[in-house]
This record gives sequence, C-alpha cells and structure tokens, in this order.
Amino acid sequence: MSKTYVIGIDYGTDSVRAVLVDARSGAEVAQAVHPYARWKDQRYCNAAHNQFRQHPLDHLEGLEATVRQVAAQVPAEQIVGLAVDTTGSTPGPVDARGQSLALLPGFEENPNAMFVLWKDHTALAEAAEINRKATTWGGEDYTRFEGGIYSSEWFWAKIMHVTREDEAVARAAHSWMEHCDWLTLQLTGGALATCKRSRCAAGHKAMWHESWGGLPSEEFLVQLEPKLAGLRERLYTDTYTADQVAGTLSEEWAQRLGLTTDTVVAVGTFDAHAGAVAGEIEAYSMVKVMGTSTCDIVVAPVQEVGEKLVPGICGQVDGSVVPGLLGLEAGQSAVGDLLAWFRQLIEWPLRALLPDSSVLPAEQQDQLREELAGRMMVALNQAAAAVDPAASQVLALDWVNGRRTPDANQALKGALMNLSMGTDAPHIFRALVESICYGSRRIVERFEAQGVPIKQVIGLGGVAKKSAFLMQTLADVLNRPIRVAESDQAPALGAAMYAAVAAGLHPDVPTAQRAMGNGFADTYAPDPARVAAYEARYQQYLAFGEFVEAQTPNMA
Ligand SMILES: Nc1ncnc2c1ncn2[C@@H]1O[C@H](COP(=O)(O)OP(=O)(O)O)[C@@H](O)[C@H]1O
Ligand SMILES: O=C(CO)[C@@H](O)[C@@H](O)COP(=O)(O)O
Repeated sequence: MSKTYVIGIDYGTDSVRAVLVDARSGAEVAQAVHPYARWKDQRYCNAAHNQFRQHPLDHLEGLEATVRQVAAQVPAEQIVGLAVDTTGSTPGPVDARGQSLALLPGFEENPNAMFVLWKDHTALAEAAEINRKATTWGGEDYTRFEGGIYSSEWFWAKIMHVTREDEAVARAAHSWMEHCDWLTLQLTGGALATCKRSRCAAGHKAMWHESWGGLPSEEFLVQLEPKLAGLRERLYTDTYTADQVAGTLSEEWAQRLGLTTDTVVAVGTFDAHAGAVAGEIEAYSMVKVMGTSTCDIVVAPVQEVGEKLVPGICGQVDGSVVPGLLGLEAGQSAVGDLLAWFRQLIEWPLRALLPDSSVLPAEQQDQLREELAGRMMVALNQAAAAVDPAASQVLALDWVNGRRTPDANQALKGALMNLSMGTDAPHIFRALVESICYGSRRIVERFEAQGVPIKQVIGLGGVAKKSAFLMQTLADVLNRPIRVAESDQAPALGAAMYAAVAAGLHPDVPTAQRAMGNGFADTYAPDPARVAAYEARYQQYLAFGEFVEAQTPNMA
C-alpha cells in the first residue's frame, strides 16, 4: 500500500480549494472548490467603509466539503499529511480554548467577532499610530523587518481597531489568531497555548522577530493602546516554518473529513508563500501570485542579504517561504479585484434597470445576466488587447484598494486621466491593466534599487492563468520574459509540498519542489515594438501617481 498522498488546502479570498496530490510525482489526483456562501452575499462587509469580514462557518463548511470530496479518491490510510494556507493578515478574536468568538452564542452575527480579511482597511488610523509610535517611542523600531511602514492590512492595527470599536468583543477576546493558525488548531484540536504559530504570518504581519525576542514588547503595545495590556502573554513567543509538524488530525476532524487520526497536519502559512513554493521559487526569482490581489514573493540566501533592509515592502522573514532562505514579500492590494470592480461598474444597468424591463421576462433576465457575466471579462480582455498602446491616451492608477507596496499607503485611491469623448470601456480596461503592470514595475525596481536582483519572473494564480493580455502587457512593461506555472491550484499544491515534508515523504522543501513541481505552461516574451511605448507611459504613470499622492493624507 502506497502511503504517498497529501492534501493541500488553500483558503483564497472568495473560495477554499483542496487538492489531493501524489507526493512522489506531484500529480494532482483530485481537486475541489467551495465558494464561501455568506461571503458571496457580502453579509458582513461594507465596501464603502473598507470593511471586509469573513464568518468562520464559511471556512469550516468549505473545509469539510472540499477535503471530503478529494479524500474519497484513495483509501484514507494512504493520505499521510495535509497543510492549510490562508489569506493574511486575516486575524480573528478567540476565547481561551482558541474558539472563534463568531462561533459563540451572542456573537454569531457580529462582524467584529469574525475574521478581519486581509483587504479590510478599517484600521487606517491605527496603522498610522503604530508608524508614529515605532519611530518616536525611544525603543526598537519594530517595523524594521516589515518594510519600515506598518499597514492597516496587518495584525496589530486590526486588533487595535476592533478592540477600540467593540467593548463586548474586547472583553470576550482572550486572544487573537491568524486565520491559518486558527484552522490548524481546529484540525489538530490541541490547546491554544501550545498551538504552533506560523513564522510566515508572525514575521510578515505581526512584527515578530527573533532579535527582539518575538512579538513587540508589552511596553510598546500598552503605549499604543492600554487595552492591549496582557495580550502579548496570551499570544506566542515561538514560531515555526510551514514544513514543521503542528500535530495530527483530531478524532473529530478525522471523522468529519473522512481521514485518519494518523494524518500529519503541518504548520499553517499564507497562500502567496505556498504559491511561491509551487511556482518552484529559487534564490532571486520573483513569483507573482496573481489573484484578487497580487503578492510578489522573492527568496534570497540569508547571509547574502545580511543587514540589508528593503524599505517599503511587506517584510523580510527568515524561512517564511523556503526554510533556510530569507522570504521577502511585496504586492498590490487590487489586481483581479481592480478588473472586477470595473466589470461591476459597467454591469450596473443589468442590476439596476433590467429588473424593470418590460421587454424581457424575469427568468430570461437571469439567463441574460448570467450569460453576460460569464463573457464580460474575456471580452474586455480581447477588446482591450486590440487597442494600440501607442495610440491609447487613458492612464490609470491601480490604487482602488490603496497601495500595498512600494511604501504602504492604503488611504490612496485609484484615478483615471485623459478621458475623452472617444474613450470607451476597452480603453479604460486597457488603462487599468497597464496600471497594474506599472505598479508591478515599481516593485521590481524597488527590490533592485535596494540590492536584491530579480533574475526571473514567474506568474501564477487566477489572473496569470486567465488573462494572456495582462501577462503579455506585464512582460512588455517589465521588459522581461515571464513564465506561468502550470498548476491551476498553485497555492494548494505548495501547501501539499509543505505537507509532504512535514509527513516525512521528502527531506526538505527544495526536494519536494523538484519532485512535485508541475512545471510551466506558457512563457510571455517581451515584444520589443511595445517596450518603448510602455516606457514612456510608465514615466507618465509615475508623475500621475506623484500628483495624486500629494493630494492624499499619508496613512498606512
Ligand atoms: N479573464 C480574466 N482576466 C483578468 N482577471 C480575471 C479574469 N477572470 C477572472 N479574473 C480575476 O481573477 C481573480 C480571482 O483569482 P484567483 O486566483 O482565483 O482568486 P484568489 O485571489 O481568491 O486566490 C478575480 O479577482 C477576478 O476578477
Ligand atoms: O497578502 C497576502 C499574503 O501576505 C494575501 O493573502 C492576500 O493578498 C490575499 O491573496 P489573494 O488575492 O486572495 O490570493
């Protein structure tokens, strides 16, 4: 009997995906996807206030549905390990047993008791306070290894915000957990105090660093917000890389998932970092995990980076991607989301006017909406690709959900210029795609200017697989070839690689990458004829950005 199967579970923004993988070859035996039901209706969100919360029941229902489905493909005893990756920073308040407050009576419908999704920017003011305090309080600047600017997307800003806003949640919250740690604890069923926390989540988002003994000091935290007193003690000191064993499946979850209690559960991690592993990341590659947002992940030998700090990124953390290498993260807060925003904008008549149509009966309206929704993104890509970039005047800024990097400023907004009577939807879509690519070039330039060369670029994720137009534009704007990973479920495959190491099927992550890597599907080569036109427009993008930023209060 071959005990060689592992399961990778990837919690994205809109859905959870599980893949069953043969750890000998990396063959994906089965995959399953479960969109979050409550999230789909945006039940606990308020986009106008940048509030995006997810109910843990969405996550638990998805866990059971997807894993049961893939696990049924082979005998349970042959599945020896699993690992979870999630979005981040997506923290939530928990009780003393590590249970999410949203699963407790009285808190079921309270968004503050739920997971505060990475793209929730309600904590802008708190992030600004952290930044001020970090450089003025007279002690260590705890933002040093997180790019020197703390973001409202991250752990402490979100905890501060919810603690201030909601007295009942503040009183009931014994502690807080990152989503990836919480799921790992659910699966293993251990005690909160001994739960092995993700190095990746702690180092990139919670200002955890070995050099100052873990999390920021109690003194610093209490100066920030007196209500944080004592929380540090109830969090964690040690962190673990994602190839380590967190435990084995609890009796309850073995039964719920159709697996055995011998199944090893690896320490949790973030989706982008797991994706980078599946994208076969190696020293000085940049793996772009392109979905709702984009995360740009780079790894480099610790000793070569030495004391160098790359300012304005989402941190540099020993072992956050490949244990033994330094993991560096940057990214853009809206990529697929920016294009989805535009699609929704132009679909407005379908939502607002069609229901009152006297021409089309209700059931046909639904069919029409569905048909157009299915075709819209593909059609926009095609029409925008046909617009000559040299003749295109419209210029956009990609900051509809703020700017993550370089130099976090989540208060920034998107913008369009050069609209004329001749501007149509494909022109604007093209400008949005270009802005994504220019934003990406700024990030690559930041790494290189700080002495971290980018030797190759790899793309993966929904956008990399679905938009050839965007990927070609990116190759032209960066003036570099881009390889796109074969796997449709790269973060889940990366999680499976971590699970295979934790379960002892491979000795380390690079060996797992070599054995289980699914290779590359396409390569986009830069088109020399277009490079020059984009170069000129990139300079305009930078000037436009500078102008808009000067009008916006600087917050994180
Ligand atoms: N044809 C397309 N062109 C560009 N973007 C697309 C296209 N189809 C879907 N998308 C975008 O892909 C994103 C989802 O990517 P995916 O990697 O599946 O999700 P996640 O971010 O949850 O991991 C959505 O934001 C959507 O707008
Ligand atoms: O920021 C991180 C990881 O650090 C991501 O989890 C976040 O951008 C969400 O990723 P997706 O866009 O859902 O793939």
